[in-house]
Amino acid sequence: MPKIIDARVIVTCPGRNFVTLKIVTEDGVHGIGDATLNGRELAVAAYLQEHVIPCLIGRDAHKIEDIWQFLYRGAYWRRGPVTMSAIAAVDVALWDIKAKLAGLPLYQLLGGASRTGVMVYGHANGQTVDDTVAQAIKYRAMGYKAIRLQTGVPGLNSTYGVSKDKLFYEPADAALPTENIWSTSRYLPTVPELFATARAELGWDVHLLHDSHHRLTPIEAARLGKDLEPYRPFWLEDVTPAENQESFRWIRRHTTTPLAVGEVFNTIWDCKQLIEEQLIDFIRTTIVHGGGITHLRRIASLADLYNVRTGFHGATDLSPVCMGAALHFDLWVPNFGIQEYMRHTPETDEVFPHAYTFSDGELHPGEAAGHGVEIDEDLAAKYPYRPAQLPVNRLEDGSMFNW
Ligand SMILES: O=C(O)C(=O)C[C@H](O)[C@H](O)CO
Ligand SMILES: [Mg+2]
Repeated sequence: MPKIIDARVIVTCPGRNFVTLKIVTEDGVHGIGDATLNGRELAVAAYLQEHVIPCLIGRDAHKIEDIWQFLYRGAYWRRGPVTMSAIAAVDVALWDIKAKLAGLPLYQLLGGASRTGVMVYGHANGQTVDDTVAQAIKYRAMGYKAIRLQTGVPGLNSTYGVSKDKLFYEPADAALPTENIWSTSRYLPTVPELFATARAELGWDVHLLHDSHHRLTPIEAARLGKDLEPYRPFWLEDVTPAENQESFRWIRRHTTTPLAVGEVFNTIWDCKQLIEEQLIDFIRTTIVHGGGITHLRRIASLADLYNVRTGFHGATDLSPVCMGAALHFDLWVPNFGIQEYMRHTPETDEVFPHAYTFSDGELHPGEAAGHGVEIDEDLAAKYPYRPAQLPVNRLEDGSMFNW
């Protein structure tokens, strides 16, 4: 058996923080998994270091399911982003090892390729509607078939999804949370205007997406969904905080705009009601925050029964290791929808050399054995951890709100 003899946590900050788990077997094969939880990185690092790694040493790296169950059931305190990100890191590292030992790209172990490439969406954003649409035109020229549109809201100091740089957006910008101001009444009219202008300029041969980032009430979400219907969005994401999943019954009754939810979910239990009641169209929970490939397979299979497709989260805080694993999953999963793709900085790409490639609006995981992503530990050591937290929102009267 490929016995696990070493496991270590690598924390690095090549432009942003990443937590990576490396597992090494007796015969010298290693695998890596992403354990990054944006703004709470060291909690997962400590969970792995103190509580998980000691349980791994001496185990058979081939027993992925048994180790998953051991860590999930064995913690007694189930679920939650810290626990599930730690389990995901172990799971992905073990799948990486298994595929390397088999000499196959990981997607072959999952069942083989179901498609030739993975359609991704890029991120066009700007302070104004015209800036955003100008960016979208550039994305189209780069070959993207799907583009998320986010625009600044007049009167607000900062808006979710609007970056200083255009290819990536990094909200965890300070050691203590930056305070932003939010106003739903200022925001709501901007999105239909954005989509109307985008359709007029870009035409209909491109998918357009938008993220409301958990900020609306169900009835506001229903209104936005209806207002966007004439522009046929691919999806409207995270319209309300999804803790109360019954909210989506209200939204569904009012609009045919497709809905995507789940980037902050961690287990199948978070997804269950939304999927079984067919309240959403796309499930966004991805590998690192959803317990790894082993658990995501269960979520995707449940979703398939109800015509819900995958649409994995892929912002920059999901490391290239998560992206690599997600792309193998995407290439295989029968009910694939789309994959989010926000480019990492060149520093990050250097620390994490990877086999995946972009061409013509699609990513492909590559044919390297394993998931095809490595970590250059010497280079990683040159970028020490920097405290960085996500922002918070207040309403204009000072009340705390959702970010
Ligand atoms: O990419 C998205 O859809 C997001 O909502 C990005 C999140 O704000 C980000 O990953 C938080 O860490
Ligand atoms: Mg989102």
